Amino acid sequence: MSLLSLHEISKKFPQSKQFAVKDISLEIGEGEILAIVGENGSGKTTLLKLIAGMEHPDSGQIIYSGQTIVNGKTATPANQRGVGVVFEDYALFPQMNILENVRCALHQQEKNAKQIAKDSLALVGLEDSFGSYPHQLSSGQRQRAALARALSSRPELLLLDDPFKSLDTRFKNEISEDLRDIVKNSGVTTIFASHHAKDALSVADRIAILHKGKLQQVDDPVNIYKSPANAYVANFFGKRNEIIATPTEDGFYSGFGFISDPNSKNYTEKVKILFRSEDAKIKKSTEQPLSGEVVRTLYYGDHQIVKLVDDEGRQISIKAAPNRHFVKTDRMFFTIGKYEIEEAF
Ligand SMILES: Nc1ncnc2c1ncn2[C@@H]1O[C@H](COP(=O)(O)OP(=O)(O)OP(=O)(O)O)[C@@H](O)[C@H]1O
Repeated sequence: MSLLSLHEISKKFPQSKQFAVKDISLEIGEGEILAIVGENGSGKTTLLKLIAGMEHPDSGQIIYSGQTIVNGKTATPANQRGVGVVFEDYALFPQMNILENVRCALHQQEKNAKQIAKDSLALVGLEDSFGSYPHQLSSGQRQRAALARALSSRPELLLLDDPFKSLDTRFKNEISEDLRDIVKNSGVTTIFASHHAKDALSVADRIAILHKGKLQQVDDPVNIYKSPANAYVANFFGKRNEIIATPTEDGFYSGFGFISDPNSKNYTEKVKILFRSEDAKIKKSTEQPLSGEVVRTLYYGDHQIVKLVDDEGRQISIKAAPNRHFVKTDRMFFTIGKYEIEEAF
């Protein structure tokens, strides 16, 4: 069942010419983790603020827990929505230790407030740091403390704005795994915004891609990655290789060789063959129709990227196992497993 439904939500700030978000319709199920992903300025924070009640839309409806909380310009105040929010700066009080920080988020009359605060901190793995002050914690720990504070009041819905933003890569990987466990263990429906596409893939149940305030695709991580709805979504997860090719009766001719494909009949003009580096496979046999000259290899520990050029110097990248040795100027043979065809011009 949907906990939250957005219907054609639009918002334009008075000083701005463009809509920050435009015609957004979304459903979020109970217990679900939804990632809102997009570049800087794509409208992620605005969307979270509209859900939280910190901004008001120009038009559209929001239904939350069966109640219409926004209907055009009529809206339930933020403090009556029961939504927990963690925005980028974490907003922990510097003069309070983290137990006090979490406790003060609870209602004064709340029985067992101290125990609830301790349990929330234990949930995020900070049971040994009750007495620490925010400045004594790493940014990842501060982020967890802010998460504990938001979870302590047991919101039905938790909104996290870019929870990975100020974390270095090593820590980010750790936190993104933890974040999924923490919110799933708490059972709280969660929406988080991120401009890191790959973090969203491992944390979210579903991903909503925003571009210039408009939703491009909402789907589970596998479908978003494997079946992107458009070129913007596809390139958001890493730029794809692009081979320009000429259609014939039974395939496409390119600078890297012939790609046999009966779909070529549907094209009359040059096309782009688009594929990810991991969708090409290196082959030993010289009978493979596709090949290029090795110009560079980049080593990443668990894999390498081999850069190949055709006779005219156009470059593509192919993912390879980390233990293989490639020699510059060698000819490398490959096949492409999965690709998309687009008209080139
Ligand atoms: N208070 C405001 N007044 C005017 N324009 C605003 C305001 N807040 C956001 N905007 C504009 O709305 C658009 C969306 O901004 P928003 O902060 O929602 O994007 P974002 O995806 O969260 O970006 P980032 O990743 O940089 O945080 C931007 O063009 C931004 O300049």
